[in-house]
Amino acid sequence: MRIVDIREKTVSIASPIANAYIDFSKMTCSVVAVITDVIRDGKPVIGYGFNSNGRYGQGALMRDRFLARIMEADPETLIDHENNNLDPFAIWKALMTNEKPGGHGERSVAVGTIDMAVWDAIAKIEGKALYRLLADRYRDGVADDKVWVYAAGGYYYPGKDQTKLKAEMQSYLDRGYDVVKMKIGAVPLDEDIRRIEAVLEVVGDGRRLAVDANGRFDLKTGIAYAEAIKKYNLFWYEEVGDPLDYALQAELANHYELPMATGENLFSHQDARNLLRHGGMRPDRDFVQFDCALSYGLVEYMRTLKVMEEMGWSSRRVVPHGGHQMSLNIAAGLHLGGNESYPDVFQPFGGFADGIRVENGYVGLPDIPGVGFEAKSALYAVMRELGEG
Ligand SMILES: O=C([O-])CC(=O)C(=O)O
Ligand SMILES: [Mg+2]
Repeated sequence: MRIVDIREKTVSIASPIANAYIDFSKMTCSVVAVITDVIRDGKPVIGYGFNSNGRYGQGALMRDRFLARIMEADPETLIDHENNNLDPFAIWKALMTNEKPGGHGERSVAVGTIDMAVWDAIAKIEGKALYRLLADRYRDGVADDKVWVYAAGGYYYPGKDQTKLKAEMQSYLDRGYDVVKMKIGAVPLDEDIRRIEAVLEVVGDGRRLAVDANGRFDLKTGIAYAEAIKKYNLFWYEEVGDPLDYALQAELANHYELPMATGENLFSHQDARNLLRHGGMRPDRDFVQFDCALSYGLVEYMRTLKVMEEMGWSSRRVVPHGGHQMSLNIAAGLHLGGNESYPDVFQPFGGFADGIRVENGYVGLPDIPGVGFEAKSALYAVMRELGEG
């Protein structure tokens, strides 16, 4: 059993949307295919991955060093003999050969994308949905059969007035979501307050609305927003300041008792641990949003979950960023609190299996081997062209 080829390509996920920090007019994404010599249903097993959104495609790093490390490794050292499968931990170790610690920049995205494709292949070789494999191996066989999801959107874009913002949010409720999320921080506070109040007219209750500042604010602005939004009792107040400014996050907690969320731009278990050590985050109410695709993949994610457990955090406080099927599998298989969803943006990468509806804020997973990409036809068309083309 061996990996015979790994292919990657960069695809566009550009759109005119903007958050408080970036616009997505030139956003790209890497797609990876890990081709094995294992035959299932008469065809070689191919695992697929992609790098979530918000960080650009990582083809250069993959071509420069990561792919060669797997292809040059002795295939025997990459096998999990106990399960007669590929060994994701050994593959991860091979990927990270001669990489210094710290500085978790773009390489964590390159590794996370390859790792996703490796797990997809492993689950296909085992003939199980990935979430079932994870539950069987790591949670005594107990998987969640549905996952809580919230609809993320509410971006800024040219010509988007409050009527359009409200219509967007109403359409999420119509599609079965219970909680929605909108962007804040790209316009002055009073204008954002009018946007928030417009959305509240649609969702009815602050507990059904989260807001995301995408790391835009300094402490003073973060506190000013905190004071202004308190009265709405929002679902959460997300990524207020720079992702690595743990002191800012900790000070904010002194001004905002309601739930906060952050962590989508922390890319390692060491950074996650620093957030929990120094960021003033409260395990009884706050949420963390680490995204496996951006942060060295599921092998590293398990280390992050272990760090959380050691620090008294339930895995149910994790609601990953990214709105992708890999995190959905991790959520169901390893008992996270939920997953983000982008019903409209970042297509075809955002969203879940075709034909599985969101009901009362929960979504199910397809029972097919792997991550489930084959059950999302627009996405699978892109992947298949790379893997089989
Ligand atoms: O706008 C983005 O970069 C995405 C984001 O923060 C989120 O989904 O929470
Ligand atoms: Mg965010």
